[in-house]
Amino acid sequence: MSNERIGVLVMSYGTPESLDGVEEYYTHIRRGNPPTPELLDELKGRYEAVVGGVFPLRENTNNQVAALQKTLDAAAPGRYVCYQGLKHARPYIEDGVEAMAKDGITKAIGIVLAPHYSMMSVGGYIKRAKEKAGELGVAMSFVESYHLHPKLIEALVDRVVGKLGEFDRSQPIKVLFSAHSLPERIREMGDPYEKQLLETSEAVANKAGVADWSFTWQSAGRTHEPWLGPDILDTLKELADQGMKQVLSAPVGFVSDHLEVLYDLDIEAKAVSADLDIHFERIDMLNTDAFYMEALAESVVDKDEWKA
Ligand SMILES: CC1=C(CCC(=O)O)c2cc3nc(cc4[nH]c(cc5[nH]c(cc1n2)c(C)c5CCC(=O)O)c(CCC(=O)O)c4C)C(CCC(=O)O)=C3C
Ligand SMILES: [Fe+2]
Repeated sequence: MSNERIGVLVMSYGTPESLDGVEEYYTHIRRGNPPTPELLDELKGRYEAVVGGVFPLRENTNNQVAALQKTLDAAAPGRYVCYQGLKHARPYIEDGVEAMAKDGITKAIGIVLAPHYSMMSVGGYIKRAKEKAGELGVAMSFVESYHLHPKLIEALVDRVVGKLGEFDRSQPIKVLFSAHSLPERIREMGDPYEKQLLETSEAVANKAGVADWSFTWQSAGRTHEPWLGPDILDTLKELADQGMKQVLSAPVGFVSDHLEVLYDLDIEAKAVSADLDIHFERIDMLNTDAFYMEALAESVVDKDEWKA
């Protein structure tokens, strides 16, 4: 058993520091193409609508990284050191790898704060970390997904069961699992994203004893190519047509309170539901849930090929 320290690069989407940073952030998401003034105003408007220009994802990611560090310390005192690396904001993924190298770390494990693998999401995070680690001589291995980790499922089941208690149980309730849509072309690429999302949804529904559920997409990008559907807003209309009056939203593709949840679900989907006479609630996000932190920590330790 060596007392070598292993770096843990914890990667997440990233959010701007403030409203002034939205343009730079959006330009980064668009691979260096600045958004039109209309697109920029629209995105700023969504951030403002949520919490008057506060960006909860930043604090949530900070808290998740700190909680993961604590959980890893309890499991293997002194072995793992967490670093943050964000996809579209500072500290960027490359900054995180550089910080590890500066601290003399030569072996590291990468994990993303998103449970499901897609070449267009997690695959992109990993590619960037690998490239920088190669340049700097850091050996890295990666957790690609943890969408069926029993503790992740348990954490989600708790949230579904807890929220169902706020509905009229004598009437039908539809549980709507959802995740960030991606361009339809991921299907031709044989991407595991959809399958993994359905597996998580099914596992949670089964354990929670939910028979009436379906999966739908949300938050499709503002581009011209087709994105995976149906979108949650269309699904809600369809459910209303069928006479459904109660919907529990379970956005299992996300792990934190952020724009896609606080705006797209809590403001937009909730307003559409109200128009359709549907009672709409959402499960609490995982944030620093202890089971979620253990799922992350165990996934990291499993990937530690250097342990004695
Ligand atoms: C798969 C996936 C996840 C889940 C997995 C993961 O977490 O990685 C995710 C999460 C998130 N997406 C977020 C924000 C945004 N995503 C955008 C645009 C896009 N997302 C995409 C994919 C994903 N996104 C894609 C393919 C695009 C099109 C541009 C491109 O090809 O890359 C845009 C641009 C405007 C718009 O299109 O809405 C914004 C503002 C925030 C942070 C919110 C906050 O700040 O609180 C979070 C957590
Ligand atoms: Fe996104």
